[in-house]
Amino acid sequence: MEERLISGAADYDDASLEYSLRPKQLREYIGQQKVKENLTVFIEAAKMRGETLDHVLLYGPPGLGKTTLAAIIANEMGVQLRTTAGPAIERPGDLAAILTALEPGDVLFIDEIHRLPRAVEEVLYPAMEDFCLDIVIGKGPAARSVRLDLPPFTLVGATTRSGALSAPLRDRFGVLSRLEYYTPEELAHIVKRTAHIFAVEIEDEAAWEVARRSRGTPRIANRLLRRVRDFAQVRGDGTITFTLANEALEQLQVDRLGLDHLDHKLLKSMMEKFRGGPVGLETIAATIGEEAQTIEDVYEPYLLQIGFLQRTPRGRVVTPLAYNHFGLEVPR
Ligand SMILES: Nc1ncnc2c1ncn2[C@@H]1O[C@H](COP(=O)(O)OP(=O)(O)OP(=O)(O)O)[C@@H](O)[C@H]1O
Repeated sequence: MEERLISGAADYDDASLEYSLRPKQLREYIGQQKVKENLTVFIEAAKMRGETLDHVLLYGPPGLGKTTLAAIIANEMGVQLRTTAGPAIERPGDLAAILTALEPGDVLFIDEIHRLPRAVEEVLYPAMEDFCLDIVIGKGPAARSVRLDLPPFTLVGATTRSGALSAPLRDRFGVLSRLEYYTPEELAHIVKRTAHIFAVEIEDEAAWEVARRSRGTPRIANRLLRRVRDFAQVRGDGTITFTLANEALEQLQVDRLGLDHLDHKLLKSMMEKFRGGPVGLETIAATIGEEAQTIEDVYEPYLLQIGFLQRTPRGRVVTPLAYNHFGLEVPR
């Protein structure tokens, strides 16, 4: 898949910078009001009872702040955060090693939890429910099962595809929180906060312009801000003005709604070759030379969110809104 400036997935630069940009407390965490309000109550209540927080499942598109929230939960509970990811835990023994090394109350964050192998998932059930592990030792007729007690812990699972999670696993989470795309106002706030951490001046209108083109995603907002900052340094005096931000974003080929050349390619080929649809996913995939799964997971969510695409039983349809965006007539 082609590298995209407006991809929600983390690239190398994001990963190395994100740690310093992460808010540490819930009140510093911008947006996601509902999720924040609920978590505030649950954390407070668990602390009052002197118990661990119930297991939390965070789901939503990449780059919306799931890892950040997991770290905030640990911080607010005053415990340590242990981080791992579904694909990194290959065997039940790997999970057992992680679980037995936890301190009482710790938060274990499993990113991409929908990618845990089945056999590992089964070890997780009793661990989540009763804080114990059932381990089989020995082989053949001598084999027996031993129950091992674990310290109480909070599992925070993150997934971009809640539908891909098995029902028994999903049912074991007490708190299910869906993260939504951020509004431009919230993103402008995040952009200004990040600019402050970078110690660069940014005009309000410039922050707003970056926000508008960030596809509702803080990770993209922070990434665009870094590129715009480069332009401001080289072409201006370092201050990010509205004019400079606009020029930089045009140069980077991210349009006023945060669409890049690949979104344009997808929409235009649907408009030009199929009169806007309905077109089946597989056909679109073949036309633009991309995998159907990538279109579904990466391209579509934002295009659906802004109302440029619709899913119908007969396939995908481009909406009049998208035609307007490209200054084209809607076919009869
Ligand atoms: N609510 C927020 N307020 C301020 N900054 C945020 C917020 N949410 C996310 N960010 C910033 O956006 C970046 C991406 O966040 P994070 O790594 O938590 O995303 P994620 O949802 O875990 O992504 P992925 O699922 O791809 O791992 C981080 O640099 C973080 O500082």
